[in-house]
Amino acid sequence: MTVKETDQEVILTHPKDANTTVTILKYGATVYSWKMANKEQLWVSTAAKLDGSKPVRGGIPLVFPVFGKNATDEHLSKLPQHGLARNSTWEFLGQVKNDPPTVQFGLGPENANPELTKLWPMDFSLILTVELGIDHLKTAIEVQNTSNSNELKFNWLFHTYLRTEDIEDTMVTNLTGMTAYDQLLAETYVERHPALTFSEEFDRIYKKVPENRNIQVVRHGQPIHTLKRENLPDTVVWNPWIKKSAGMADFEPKSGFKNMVCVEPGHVNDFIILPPGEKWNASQTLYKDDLKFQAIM
Ligand SMILES: O=P(O)(O)OC[C@H]1O[C@H](O)[C@H](O)[C@@H](O)[C@@H]1O
Repeated sequence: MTVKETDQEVILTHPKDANTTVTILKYGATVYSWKMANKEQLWVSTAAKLDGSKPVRGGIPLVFPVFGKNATDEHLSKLPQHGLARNSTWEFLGQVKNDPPTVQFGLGPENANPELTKLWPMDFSLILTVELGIDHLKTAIEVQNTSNSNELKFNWLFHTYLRTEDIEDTMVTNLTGMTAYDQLLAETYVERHPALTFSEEFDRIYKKVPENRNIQVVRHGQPIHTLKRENLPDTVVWNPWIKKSAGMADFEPKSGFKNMVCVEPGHVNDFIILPPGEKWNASQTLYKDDLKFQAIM
């Protein structure tokens, strides 16, 4: 069996390697484990709530329809930080392909968190597709505006927590030359560093990153993760470091910031405005590649 469903989760196993698996919690349709040849690729807090009481701290939480906390939009401003997709239980729609094993999850106003759809009463339909390759994990999203008359205004983001052995000797590359909004300094500038390194809290939105830039997480000269994006122009890079992780009750162990970096492809710099009836698609693929240094143009 390549796909196993329980009450809480769905587990995919690759037919060519029983140690290559992905586990998706129905709550948030959150990928919270991805193993390649038995090696975990994602970071998840040991205090993460997997019981639906709180979004999962780790894995790949889904951010929709708003990134961060909105202050101005009549409806979006009522939603909590990062919206409602990560705090709703999605419907498992089943397996759509055998090899590579591929499954889908759905969310709409009928099954989304009712406390939150009250605050954001929009017509929408989301389909998340998760594909487990022998050497990759692809997550793809389709958003449909199911209203006959109103536009749908939203952000999308895959809040991907990537695992690393030691953040202090980890670099994130191929964002050189991009415009960055530093959320800690509230300043915008052009990123001049040939690679991002980490020695304190880090929280930046890189805007309009061309699709041919494949962001890499590099350790000891070896790329440990490579990220391909479709229709996701912005990328958030985040590490909470010591003080911020100390303040998060569900972030454990407290030294866990050393073993993770969030590289989060999304459309967050502005909103997508989807006309009635229309669909919008995007995806992220995590895979392994050789070191490809895409220097400043
Ligand atoms: O604690 P959460 O709501 O999951 O947010 C975690 C983080 O998400 C993103 O990376 C934002 O850029 C950060 O500012 C935020 O702290």
